[in-house]
Amino acid sequence: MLKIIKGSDVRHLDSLHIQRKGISSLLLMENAALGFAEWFNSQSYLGNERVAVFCGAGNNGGDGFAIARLLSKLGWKVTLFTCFEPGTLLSPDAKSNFDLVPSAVRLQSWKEFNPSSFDVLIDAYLGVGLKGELRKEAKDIIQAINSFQGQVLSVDVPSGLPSDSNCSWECVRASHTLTFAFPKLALLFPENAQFTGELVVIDIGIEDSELMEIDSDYFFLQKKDVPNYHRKFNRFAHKGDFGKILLVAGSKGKMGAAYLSAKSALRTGSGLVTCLIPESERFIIQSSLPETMVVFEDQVDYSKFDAIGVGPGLGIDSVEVLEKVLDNYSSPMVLDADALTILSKHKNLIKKVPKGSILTPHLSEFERLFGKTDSHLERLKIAKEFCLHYSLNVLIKGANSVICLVDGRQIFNSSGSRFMATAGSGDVLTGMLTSFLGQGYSPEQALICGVFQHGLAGEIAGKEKLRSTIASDILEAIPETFKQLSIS
Ligand SMILES: NC(=O)C1=CN([C@@H]2O[C@H](COP(=O)(O)OP(=O)(O)OC[C@H]3O[C@@H](n4cnc5c(N)ncnc54)[C@H](OP(=O)(O)O)[C@@H]3O)[C@@H](O)[C@H]2O)[C@@H](O)CC1
Ligand SMILES: Nc1ncnc2c1ncn2[C@@H]1O[C@H](COP(=O)(O)OP(=O)(O)O)[C@@H](O)[C@H]1O
Ligand SMILES: [K+]
Repeated sequence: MLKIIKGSDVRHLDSLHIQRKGISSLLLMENAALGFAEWFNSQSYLGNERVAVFCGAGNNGGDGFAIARLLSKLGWKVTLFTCFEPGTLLSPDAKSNFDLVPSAVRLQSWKEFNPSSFDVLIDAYLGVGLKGELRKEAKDIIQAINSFQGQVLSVDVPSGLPSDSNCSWECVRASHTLTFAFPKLALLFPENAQFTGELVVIDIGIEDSELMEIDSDYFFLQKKDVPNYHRKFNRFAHKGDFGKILLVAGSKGKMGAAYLSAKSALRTGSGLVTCLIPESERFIIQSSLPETMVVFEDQVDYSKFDAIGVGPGLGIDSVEVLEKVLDNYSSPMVLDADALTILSKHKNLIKKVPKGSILTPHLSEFERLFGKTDSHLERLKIAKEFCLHYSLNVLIKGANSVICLVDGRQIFNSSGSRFMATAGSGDVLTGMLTSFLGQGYSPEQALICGVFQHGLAGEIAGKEKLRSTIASDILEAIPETFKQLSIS
């Protein structure tokens, strides 16, 4: 899994890599530029498009000089805009690449930029080397870049954005950010989505093991990581091996939530799924989902289940229902939706939640539980303290959901799409997480597999249905996620 390190540690990472692989820093810059140019070429830009490349005096600018050279060689009409005064000392690698810029590339000062003369803009002005507050001339340059109406592709980070924190000033508003080796932390904050645009991670040959040598509690989960977290079942496996789970979900008028989470659990591979629902509502589940069983509050033996998920559609008045589950079950469980709202109103119940359990708040539920927050960085800090203190896992849901583990590690998910912002998609996730717990996955394994595959199912459904995607489409895409990951 990729580690997300601080921007200020990138130099250290470079030198580690350079020592290990025996390559020069200039070659690393060339790899970065090649990765960018390859991605650029794979997009459906027209061959005659006019490309503006804004370059600073540091290594981010160095990437820009190399990109200008590569794109010019590939036949694009490139104009390079220097964002520094004549005579400025360039970083050594930037200087080497500046000297290699071919004569086919026009050179101009950023002050001569005319937005209407270009079709695409590449922003290689400032990268992770930004220090302190943005200076006046930088603000003017960023304003000039933002006056451009076409696509803006930022190199490594949108210029002006600090790599690991928020800022109070205007940054480049990119349509895409192509970041090198690992996503910089600030690119994953919802408040910076307006600057980052779509995020693409470019592999420049730095290995996960090299990143691991640098201290950080943040990680980035990608598709290639997931299969290793899955349990393998042999050919003698029987339905008992796939777990018996209980979903405490649904109430009058909200039985759809129980249906969605139960069906998702079945699609995720649970052997036996039981729903604890109000007796009056039993016909809905029994006729719509014959594969599940139902039980009612006075007859349930909690201890016979391998995992329990509580909350979807439960109703925020079901305090006693939740309390009973907490009093009668001691293994890790999943708490979502109304169960979280109840916990936020009855904080005394938190200490009864079994250690290792998973709480899955979206941003409003997070604030209900922990109070108002001003930034994602603040949320991460609060979640970390909570996880360490109570030995609980928290999933902060949204784009790039963050898996906050009991030991303080925080893993950003890379799968998902905005088409998942639809009623019931969280219920699908609860079903998936509970299912994996029931199949004997540890909470960490369940979170990694469940959160990634839920996002992947959303991507698959969204590709077909775009904004018409509904939660049922996401759950029906679960089988395809197993197929794509080669998990049988
Ligand atoms: N392993 C990797 O990931 C690889 C990373 N690589 C690339 O290196 C980049 C990092 O390069 P870097 O360290 O040279 O810094 P960079 O971002 O160009 O910034 C320095 C410039 O910013 C300026 N400046 C600073 N603060 C400012 C302020 N407040 N307001 C205004 N200006 C300010 C500063 O000016 P100065 O203060 O020196 O006058 C100087 O000109 C990284 O993002 C990636 O693109 C790849 O090439 C290879 C592999
Ligand atoms: N823009 C987005 N990009 C990626 N995933 C998203 C986005 N919006 C929502 N999701 C995902 O969809 C799910 C929504 O869950 P939740 O808000 O609990 O929905 P509901 O309460 O309607 O079931 C979460 O897993 C979340 O991560
Ligand atoms: K940049």
